[in-house]
Amino acid sequence: MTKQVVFTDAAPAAVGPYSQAIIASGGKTVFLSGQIGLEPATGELVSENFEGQVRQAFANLEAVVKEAGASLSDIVKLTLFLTDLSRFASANAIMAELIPQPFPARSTIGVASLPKGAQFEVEAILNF
Ligand SMILES: CC(=[NH2+])C(=O)[O-]
Repeated sequence: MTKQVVFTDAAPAAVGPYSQAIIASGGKTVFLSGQIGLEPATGELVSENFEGQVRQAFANLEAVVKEAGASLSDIVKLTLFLTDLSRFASANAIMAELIPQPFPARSTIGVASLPKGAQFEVEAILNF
């Protein structure tokens, strides 16, 4: 599949590690459910700590991505859900560390609450 970054000065530059748009063509498209920071072995949140939950949620996402036969570089769209948008910079830093460039398209949404009392959820669309 091909993954082409779309960028225009006529729209705002990204305020985090994402692209304005990605053109994905060919191959398979996979829609992943949201992941929160649950430990697979216990089904409980890994930590009360925001950063710990973000890292576990991305680890869970990567496990499903790999099971689908893909890699994190095949993500074309991410959606982040945060119960506290004051943690936006922290989520950006962890995502920039974990997700390879070119960054996928992304939306980030502040929400009142998430399942299991989680502080962070991430969902993805793959094309590979
Ligand atoms: C602004 C936006 N699209 C994001 O994900 O941070």
